[in-house]
Amino acid sequence: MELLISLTLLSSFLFLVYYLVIRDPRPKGLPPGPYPWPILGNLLQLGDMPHAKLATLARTYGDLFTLKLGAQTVVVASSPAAAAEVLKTHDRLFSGRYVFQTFRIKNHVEYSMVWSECNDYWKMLRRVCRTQIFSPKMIEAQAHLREAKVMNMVRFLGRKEFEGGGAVKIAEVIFGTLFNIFGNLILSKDVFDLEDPGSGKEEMKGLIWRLMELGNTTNPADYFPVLGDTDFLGQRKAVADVLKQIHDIWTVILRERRERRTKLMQGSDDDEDFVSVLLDADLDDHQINALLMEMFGAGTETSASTIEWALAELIKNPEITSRLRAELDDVVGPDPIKEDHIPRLPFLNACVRETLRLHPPTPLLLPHRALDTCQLMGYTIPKDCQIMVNAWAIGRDPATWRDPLSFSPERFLNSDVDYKGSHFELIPFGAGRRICPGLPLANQFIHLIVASLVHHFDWGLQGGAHPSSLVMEEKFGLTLQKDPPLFLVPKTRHQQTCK
Ligand code: HEM
Repeated sequence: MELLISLTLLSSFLFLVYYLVIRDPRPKGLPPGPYPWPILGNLLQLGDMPHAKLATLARTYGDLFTLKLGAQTVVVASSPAAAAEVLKTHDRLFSGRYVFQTFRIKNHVEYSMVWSECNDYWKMLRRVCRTQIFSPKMIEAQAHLREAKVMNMVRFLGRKEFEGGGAVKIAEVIFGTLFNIFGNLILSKDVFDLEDPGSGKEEMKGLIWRLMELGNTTNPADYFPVLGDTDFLGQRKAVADVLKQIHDIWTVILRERRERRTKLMQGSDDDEDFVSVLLDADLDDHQINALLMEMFGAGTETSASTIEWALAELIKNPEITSRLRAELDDVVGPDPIKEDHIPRLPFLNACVRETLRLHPPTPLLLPHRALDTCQLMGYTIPKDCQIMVNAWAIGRDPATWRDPLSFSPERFLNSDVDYKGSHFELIPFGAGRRICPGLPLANQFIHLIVASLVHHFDWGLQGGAHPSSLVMEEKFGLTLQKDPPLFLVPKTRHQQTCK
């Protein structure tokens, strides 16, 4: 009897060793990749900068490789050719989304453009964005709103200097400015007070910020789906609470707008903002809420990070800043910059392209998902496999870019390579059907803010430190969590304009 028990225990132990340690848990036919540990897979290999670690792994395993993140199988594309296969050749098949567990909230995914599948509802939202909200006509019509908010920022910074206010926390100024740009584009009002960040106006900003923080926090259930429904760390509930608070604020605003329209008796108002367009498009409150909230969420953090990186690179490279200023002085003179100057500022555009090449704010884009089992570059990708495209690695690939780590905007001066989705060596906004819909808008205000910050101010580091000592920390591709934050000292160049 004892022998039988011992034999049973031994064979169970050997089976477990085989199952957890020896057996290769990856489905057959997938691209190669590092060997996964039992249970955790390759999770411990990723660290704080997964895109950088994945770039290193691509050097060993190639343009297309497989990882096991807990129970998740993930395929990573790391070259322009592999990205084109995923986002162009097989665009439809890889257009599914892997929805992070934290966001699997009832009535959220269904209304979300970011998280829903490319279904009829998603197509309708994309059409509204393309033909109305981000149409060339709307972008042009709202230019004066963006210019006015950027001038508020310039004057605020000018006053800081005249008042001897010293260093400013630049991320906060940029973020607040973007928030007010969005507030005015969306609902014709400021939602942040640069002079007084503690005033009541910052409620929406605080909620969106909190939402982004929660979204950037790892949820173990993404790797171990068995934990999925338990929400044992309360992350899903925390997001649901914030979403509800945002929803309540919008609901009041929308009710007021509908009432005003009824009073005007013409079913419309004369506002030129997104709310007006969406009410005209007959979207209901829930749909409008979800779309506006996603615009704030998807548009502010990404754009703020890009602007902050551009400024940091320019501070570190004074000769490039001088060249940019010469262009601005030549084309704009001492006046405020307008959006219609942008097409005449090729070096500014080269600086923006170079910033997005080195610092794409969503370095792995958003996670795609295979809708069906399919062939990709000779490998078999199983249905529901998660696909990541490493835009960060692609932007720094020495096979594509000469001296890839140096900030050299000149490389773009005689090049037609841009980030609009047809050059797969530069895809900070993605490409194909899920390309960022906000690109035309982001393009405008990123150019406008970077140009204004450089045109109107000389920047120094806090404590008079030498620019070469500036080290920007990066986490998940963003500067947002940077610690300590970047404090800069503005020095006005055109006194008249900054008053
Ligand atoms: C520097 C600025 C920005 C960058 C680099 C950026 C980048 C991206 C990327 C990489 C994606 C995912 C593409 C994919 O799934 O392959 C995305 C999606 C999205 N972005 Fe942006 N974005 C920026 C600004 C904006 C702005 C200003 C808005 C709106 C006002 C916006 C709204 C969205 C939305 C709604 C999606 C989801 C689209 C979908 O899944 O169909 N983004 N963005």
